[in-house]
Amino acid sequence: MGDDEETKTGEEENDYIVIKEGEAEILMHTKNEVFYNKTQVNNRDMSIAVLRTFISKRKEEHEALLSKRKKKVLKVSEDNDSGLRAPNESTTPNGKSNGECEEMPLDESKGTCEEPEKTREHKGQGELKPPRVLEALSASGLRAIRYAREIEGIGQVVALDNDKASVEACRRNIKFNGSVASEKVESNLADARVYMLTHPKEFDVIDLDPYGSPSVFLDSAVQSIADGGMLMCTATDMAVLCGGNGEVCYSKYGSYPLRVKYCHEMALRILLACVESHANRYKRYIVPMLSVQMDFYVRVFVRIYTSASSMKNTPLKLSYVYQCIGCDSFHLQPLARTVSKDTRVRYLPGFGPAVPQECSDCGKKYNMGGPIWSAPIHDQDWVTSILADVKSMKERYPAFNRISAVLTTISEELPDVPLFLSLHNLCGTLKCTSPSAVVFRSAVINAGYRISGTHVNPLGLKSDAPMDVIWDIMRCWVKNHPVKAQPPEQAGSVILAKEPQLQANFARSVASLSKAQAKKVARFLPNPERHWGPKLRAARTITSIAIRAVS
Ligand SMILES: C[S@@+](CC[C@H](N)C(=O)[O-])C[C@H]1O[C@@H](n2cnc3c(N)ncnc32)[C@H](O)[C@@H]1O
Ligand SMILES: [Zn+2]
Repeated sequence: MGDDEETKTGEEENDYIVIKEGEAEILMHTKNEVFYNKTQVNNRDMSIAVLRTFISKRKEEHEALLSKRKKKVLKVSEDNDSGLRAPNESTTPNGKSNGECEEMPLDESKGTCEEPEKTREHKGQGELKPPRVLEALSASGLRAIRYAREIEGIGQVVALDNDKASVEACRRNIKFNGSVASEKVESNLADARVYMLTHPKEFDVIDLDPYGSPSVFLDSAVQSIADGGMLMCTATDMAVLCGGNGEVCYSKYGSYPLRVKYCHEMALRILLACVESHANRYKRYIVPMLSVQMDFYVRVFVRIYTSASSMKNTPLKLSYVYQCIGCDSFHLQPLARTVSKDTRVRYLPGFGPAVPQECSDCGKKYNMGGPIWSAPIHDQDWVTSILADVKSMKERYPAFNRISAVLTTISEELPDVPLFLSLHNLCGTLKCTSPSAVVFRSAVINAGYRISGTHVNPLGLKSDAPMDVIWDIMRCWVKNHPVKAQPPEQAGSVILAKEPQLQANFARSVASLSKAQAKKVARFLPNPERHWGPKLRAARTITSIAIRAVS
């Protein structure tokens, strides 16, 4: 926790303390009228790291686009010179032939190709303006001020709050942080939803960091982001997203959660599916860059593009989840599939059901959850860049140890395997002793499948091995490590009553250690202090009941 410190101010020293995080210093009233949670330093540091990568990638994309355009112009003039262009041939303002629709990564593609729109960035001038950021729920302004002071190449940062005391505090803090903050950060008293709706496609980055669920802000946020822009969105209502109240989750996010070991990854995927569904209403779609579960919340970083044709792929990226109620088996069923004929692709409903009425491993029924986002949740190229950037300026991240550990684990996750198994749970079902993670990983690799950890759970294992292979490996393990007889109707007894089809090989495989483990790099760190969790809304009295509710 590096340089995080608190000191009293000179003038009104009985009323305020100064809180320092990164390069920002904020004045916090001793009555705590405005929301501030020290724990969120991880969240703010991770966001700064992602924003730095966003700025450099956006620049690279812009340069690539310019050189592509230059080549195109050269080609057109060559064609014109040689008289190749037909006299009636027409092009749309973005240079595409009529009817052709291309996804564009930058402001260039604002509006669908069906509805070309004027852009904030003047088309054709080749100038890339610094990204404009909206911190829609800003409280003290700490985050907005950190963005402005710490991120090179950032543009204007607009900080909103609908609470008067927060806006006053934010303005005070902007002044307190000197000229860069005063030039770059602007604070407005506004309802974020109204503001975003009335500023369509204006921001290159929108940060949503609400109390609890972001669901009410998503519809306006996806409309206020420029094409190729990024939405950074936190959800702290983990009890809802993890299945404590399935019906509440459905009403907020449009998906059913499941109360299982992988519920935190499922929470990330429910949030992504929800953002996508809001984006789709406006012919837009998301591309996840990084999705993290840290501390007591999930946070997703997604880019947003407009393309009616690409949007057709959305149902291919969503799946229902069938989770057996007796054992650890789960199966995914995509909402749709495609069939290719000649050069045409047809979109059809997914085949189903993906599972029989009763679990083929233990005979019990399934619960059905979702739909969840089942496509990749990170862009591994971005993850590598973010991690490299973080390591190159270690001293500028107060939460360096934590965020680099999370990013390292994410960089090793199997990108195409949604959800994960828990070795502890598999052994719990069979009532057997547990093989070590290395031994289990080796057996999966020796059977010809891939396996990795997950940043969400130190004991979680992602694998593309089908459930029957996983159970066969466990059956072989139990043959060498026998268990006491259990009642025959129990899931574990039903599973063990079957002979394995596969002879598991537990010989240690070279690839069984993750790179981080092999290099002894920390992947999961304990909380730095007690009560490292969510904070109540500002100015609320903390009672023992409230403490129980948040812990
Ligand atoms: C969790 S705090 C934000 C913390 C801040 N982003 C940080 O990093 O310290 C949520 C803030 O959202 C504000 N808020 C809630 N609903 C809002 C709305 N509809 N429009 C604008 N602000 C809102 C609250 O007043 C509160 O200050
Ligand atoms: Zn089962």
